[in-house]
Amino acid sequence: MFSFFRRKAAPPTPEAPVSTPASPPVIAPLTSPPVSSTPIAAAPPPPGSAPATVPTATPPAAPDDGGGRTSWLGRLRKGLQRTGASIAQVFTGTQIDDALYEELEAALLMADAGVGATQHLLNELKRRVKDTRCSDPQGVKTLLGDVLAELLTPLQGSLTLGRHQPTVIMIAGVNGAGKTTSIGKLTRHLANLDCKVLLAAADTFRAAAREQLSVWADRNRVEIVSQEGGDPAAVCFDAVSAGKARGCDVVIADTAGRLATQLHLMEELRKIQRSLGRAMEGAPHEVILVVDGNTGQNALAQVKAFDSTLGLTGLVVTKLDGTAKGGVLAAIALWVRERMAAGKPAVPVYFIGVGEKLEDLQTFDPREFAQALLN
Ligand SMILES: Nc1nc2c(ncn2[C@@H]2O[C@H](COP(=O)(O)OP(=O)(O)OP(=O)(O)O)[C@@H](O)[C@H]2O)c(=O)[nH]1
Repeated sequence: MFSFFRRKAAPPTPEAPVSTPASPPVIAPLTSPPVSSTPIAAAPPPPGSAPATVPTATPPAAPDDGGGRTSWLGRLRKGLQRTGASIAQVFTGTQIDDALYEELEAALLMADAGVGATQHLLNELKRRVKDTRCSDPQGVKTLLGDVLAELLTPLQGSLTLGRHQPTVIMIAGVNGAGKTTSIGKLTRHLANLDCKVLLAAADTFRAAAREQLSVWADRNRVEIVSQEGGDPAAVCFDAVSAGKARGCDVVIADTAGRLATQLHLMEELRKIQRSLGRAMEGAPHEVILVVDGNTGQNALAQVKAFDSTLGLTGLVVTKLDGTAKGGVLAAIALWVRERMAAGKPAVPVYFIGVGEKLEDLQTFDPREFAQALLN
């Protein structure tokens, strides 16, 4: 069993943790080791071992790993700095009054948090300010960091591999969200860890999309099932059948970008999903939506629409290094909270993208993100 998780204690070296027979091996955080480092052995889980648990509590901020972690966090901070600056401005006065809360409300709305999450944050913050008898605006900012991290906590979750052979992952999203790039980065890390990966190029119409995925497959020396023209569902069926026959650990299907309003293309996604299930019972085991963090509240609309069509199991939020305001994660977190309250499963953010380089795909940590957002 493999599980992507955030390192909680400073390891002595940047190398991947070595598993013991009593505990399942874990895939190293994506910051390290570097591409050329020795992969850990991907031993099978011991018989009868419990599945890896998804962390639910907010872990302490991860330690620096010798520069890599600091540098991507720096990129995240830089990407979110406009939001950080406008929120910081709210706390420069000396009074905690209605004007402060009104300014904060405006700053959160400007940051794409949306009305619901903004109200949730303000109500919770006011309650804490009262409970703690906080009298200093900087103290209120610290409390806001706590409240925000707590709101974001349901978005934390690990992508667990190894329960199925292969684990079948279906990737969806609108055009240009960063699907293929994220698959490429993920594939490299999996390949480095000796996982046998097979890619399915389910965008059968756009030659450039197939080529882009082929480049990633070549670079990572993993197999790819690709077909010009033809039916993407058939490509996916073949890929999973091949993945089973060849003993692959993971099959990742890269689907063509589409808008949720293109109903025939959404129906095509459903067909791909069914075809994966026909090739292997229970597949796809993960249905991951890749969303561009720059799309603001539209990202939440995408999450809802793709979820209602496919039933999402996780998210990747990309481009948080750019002009993203970041608050949309609060809006998505509120939506996840509400669905969990209704008895539905969480939809965690497995990874966030903070750049185009390999190490720029990172696991999501609510507290780190809250700190980066508030700078
Ligand atoms: N800055 C930045 N750029 C990214 C990130 N992720 C992806 N990109 C870039 O976004 C662009 C689109 O990425 P793709 O991976 O081609 O997106 P896609 O969703 O596969 O696109 P379609 O196949 O057209 O639907 C590329 O130029 C990527 O390099 C990120 O986290 N940060």
